[in-house]
Amino acid sequence: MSKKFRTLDDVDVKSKRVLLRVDLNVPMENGRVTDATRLERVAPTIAEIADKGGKVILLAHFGRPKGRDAKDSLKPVAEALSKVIKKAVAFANDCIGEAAAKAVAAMKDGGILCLENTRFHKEEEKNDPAFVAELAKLGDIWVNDAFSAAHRAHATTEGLGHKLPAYAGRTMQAELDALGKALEAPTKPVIAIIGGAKVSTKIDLLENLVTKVDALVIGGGMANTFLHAQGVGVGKSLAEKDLAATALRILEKASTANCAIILPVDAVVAYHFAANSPSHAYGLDAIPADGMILDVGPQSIARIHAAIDDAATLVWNGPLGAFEMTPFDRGTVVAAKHAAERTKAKKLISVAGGGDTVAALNQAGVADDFSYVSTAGGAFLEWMEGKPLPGVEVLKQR
Ligand SMILES: Nc1ncnc2c1ncn2[C@@H]1O[C@H](COP(=O)(O)OP(=O)(O)OP(=O)(O)O)[C@@H](O)[C@H]1O
Ligand SMILES: O=C(O)[C@H](O)COP(=O)(O)O
Repeated sequence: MSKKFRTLDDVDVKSKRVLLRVDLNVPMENGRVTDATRLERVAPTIAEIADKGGKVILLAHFGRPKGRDAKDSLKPVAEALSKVIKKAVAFANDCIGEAAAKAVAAMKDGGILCLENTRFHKEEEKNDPAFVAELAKLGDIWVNDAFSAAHRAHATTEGLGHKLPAYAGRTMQAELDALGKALEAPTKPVIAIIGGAKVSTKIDLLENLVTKVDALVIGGGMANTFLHAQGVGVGKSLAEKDLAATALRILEKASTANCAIILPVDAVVAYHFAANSPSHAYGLDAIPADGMILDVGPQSIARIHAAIDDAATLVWNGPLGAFEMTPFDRGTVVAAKHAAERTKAKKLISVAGGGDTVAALNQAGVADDFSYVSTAGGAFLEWMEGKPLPGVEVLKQR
């Protein structure tokens, strides 16, 4: 990778207060981290700064809280991180103000402190200058290691880079390097699989993506939104019905760009959003009005297999169903295993990304068989589109 920004090689961190932006937005269930990949990936940056005698002050968001909300506290994540990095991680219950200032003042060289969820302050997402100034008081330099949040121009992902000397962390470097190698000039045909639940924040990205890939498989909550737009009754499924016009526009654009769209032709439907709740596969003309689509059906899986077989490069973000609950993990697991087999047979270059997507690949036991697994979901898609990522751009300016 040509060197476009300063890294940890360019700064002596000894005794410095390092505001380290990481992505601790990990999948959790009942207060337990269910996939530690994002924690494992930031471990080398934390260890390097601590070992060099810097004071590591972790900044991160968790979930999408509207104000302070105990269920989105980073405390259990900080505890999980401590286990992963095998070092003590202190915790302050606010990211600004007295609690944060006191905790930072108490730090010794090489110490690690995690500040509470930055999104407990609405000013974080607004990139509010006064909030940025408050945060900046806590540090001497800012290191951005959150590639997976770099598509957000928030106070801790972008704003701080204008206020303090800014550096890229090791995960940021590694992600950009690996994605560049795998996807800057991808071997065609290229197929994208997009699923998951973040429909409103990702659907716009598909408009550009269809001009860059040869085929697009749509699954998960995203597919329900498209099916609804096409007039399919999706019952009580997760779908953003007000985005129907956007979905139709994307289908039209795909057709003009010669991008094949592979939407589900059948679906696994249940009546409760719970593991092992009774379910049945239905054709699209028969989805029960009181049911929820929780996975793609068997015929859809066969089509997805065929589409993967036709591709030389695969990019994947978002599970095809509610994979956290059996048996609704089936579509995602079976497709992931198929892509892994093709990759092992050297017939496919496979790149996947996203907090839950990585968790799903780990659950399928195939994460190590993919060509590259990024921690980033939305950021990865925007990078794919060629969009400048604010959290990366700001690093280049200084
Ligand atoms: N049909 C469905 N109904 C309800 N939830 C679904 C369905 N399909 C997928 N999901 C949910 O989508 C979630 C993951 O979506 P998301 O868009 O957050 O992906 P991601 O890989 O975590 O990407 P990012 O890193 O951008 O968040 C999972 O929790 C999964 O249960
Ligand atoms: O999980 C992610 O993709 C990142 O942490 C960004 O989260 P966000 O979509 O809530 O901004």
